[in-house]
Amino acid sequence: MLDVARKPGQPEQAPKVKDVLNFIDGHYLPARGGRTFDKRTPVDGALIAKVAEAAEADVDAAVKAARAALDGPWGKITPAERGDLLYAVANEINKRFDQFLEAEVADTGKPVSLASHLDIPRGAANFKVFADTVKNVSTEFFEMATPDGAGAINYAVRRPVGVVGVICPWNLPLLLMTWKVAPAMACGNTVVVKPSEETPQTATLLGDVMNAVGIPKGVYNVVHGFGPNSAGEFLTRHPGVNALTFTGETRTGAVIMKAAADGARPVSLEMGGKNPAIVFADCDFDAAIEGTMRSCFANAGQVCLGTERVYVERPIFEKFVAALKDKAEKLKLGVPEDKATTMGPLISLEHRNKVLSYYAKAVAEGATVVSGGGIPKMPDALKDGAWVQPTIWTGLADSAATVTEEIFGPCCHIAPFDTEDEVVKRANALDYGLAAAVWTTNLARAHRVSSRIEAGIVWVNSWFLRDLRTPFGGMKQSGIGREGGVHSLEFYTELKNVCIKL
Ligand SMILES: NC(=O)c1ccc[n+]([C@@H]2O[C@H](COP(=O)([O-])OP(=O)(O)OC[C@H]3O[C@@H](n4cnc5c(N)ncnc54)[C@H](O)[C@@H]3O)[C@@H](O)[C@H]2O)c1
Ligand SMILES: N/C(=C\C=C\C=O)C(=O)O
Repeated sequence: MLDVARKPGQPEQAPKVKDVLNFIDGHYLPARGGRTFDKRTPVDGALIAKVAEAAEADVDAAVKAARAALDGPWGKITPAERGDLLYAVANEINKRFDQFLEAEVADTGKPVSLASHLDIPRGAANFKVFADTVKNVSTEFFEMATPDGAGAINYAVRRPVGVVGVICPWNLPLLLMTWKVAPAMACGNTVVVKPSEETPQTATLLGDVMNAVGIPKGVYNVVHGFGPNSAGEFLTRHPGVNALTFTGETRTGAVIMKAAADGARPVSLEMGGKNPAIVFADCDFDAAIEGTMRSCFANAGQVCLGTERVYVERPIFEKFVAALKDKAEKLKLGVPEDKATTMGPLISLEHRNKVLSYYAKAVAEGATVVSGGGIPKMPDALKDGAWVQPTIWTGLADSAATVTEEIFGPCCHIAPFDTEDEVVKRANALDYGLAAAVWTTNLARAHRVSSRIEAGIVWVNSWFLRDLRTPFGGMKQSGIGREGGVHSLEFYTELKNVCIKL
């Protein structure tokens, strides 16, 4: 297990500063020109890594290695053989569980209890679900009549799109990177991954796993850096990239879509959200509170599917606000290794400044601060960490920036509503449409409201319950495309029809 020598709140010996390298054609390499950037832990601001910032020539080498791998053994094996290799990747991640756990926690500061139950297990599970998908999926076949009476047959085959650029965010680093890499590889593609500059370690570790299980060199590549005028932009503009899959902010997605337009490359975009939770008076109250606590505050609110707008039917509004306040004030902010910790820091001081700017904006817009709203008192050893208080507001108009703009922190605004039509209209009022949670014990209402909500994913009496075979993605400004199960094949393969004259 992890070294838990550090007692909660006690200063840790200065961590060993790691060199995090690019992974190109099966080798760990420094950046050409030797550029690096610092990675600091958000727990206390200590420097934990010097990361190789890929030069444009490094990205070019990675794309060329990925292209070459397509023409090698990787391009000749069957889907079933690829599936077996991806299962081996999943098993090797599980064998190295603590190493991935330590790296993910170091980069993000998230509680060990969270990363060990979500991030790392899903990193392995993503490879298994898509290995199973490609092993079991069928295509289509049509017999047709022809004028000469001999007839013809048609069958469809799936072929890889080629080299896929994968650009990932920092909130669930291994989970969200493998959510794209696994289907891309399962479909026979090769990948060049650009992890977030905030969370470089687990994507880098995965390179060693690929080598260990025998994935051919060049199939999986990792280049580190930032967005504009760095590895992110170099990758999206590289003519050797056949498709781009992106997870991140909506405005970044739009920039990447523009870059992909050169050369008419397809994009899959998983973007921002401002997700509603709708709580009816007939709900299972304790379940609604527990579920809304998770959807608002899990991962310090840094989950795209998370709730930042809560609508509660008026008869239980006051009771709900009081209960959520009580639970939120029981969250334990602390070091990741402490089993008692239930909320970690935000990813960085920069992101904390963004979240705190909304905490201030909420007050300026006239919000009632039910709980939180600032920086918590932390032990001296942690004072340089990116800590914020879990925060609850009421009293704002639906038009307030706090209620319409994505904050991506541990905060939510709670508003009362009176009718189903009213709350559906309010929930659908934004340009986002990623996820929603509906809490009711009325079966007809559950189906009726879920059908009317404009979101790619609606949970009823649950949140973040994930069957990986289901379609996943956002509507409106929250995404383009659906991934998950067979839906991923639509993006990661070219479907070809072969017509044979008999
Ligand atoms: N819909 C989903 O499934 C989903 C999942 C997780 C996070 N998100 C969203 O991601 C955001 C938080 O993540 P973030 O802050 O890392 O997002 P971000 O858009 O700032 O960065 C995401 C990635 O894009 C890269 N990037 C930035 N500018 C680029 C450019 N011009 N060209 C190429 N690459 C570029 C970044 O380096 C990073 O790797 C939130 O908006 C959240 O809602 C969405
Ligand atoms: N894409 C997924 C989760 C996204 C979480 C956003 O922060 C998933 O569960 O597959």
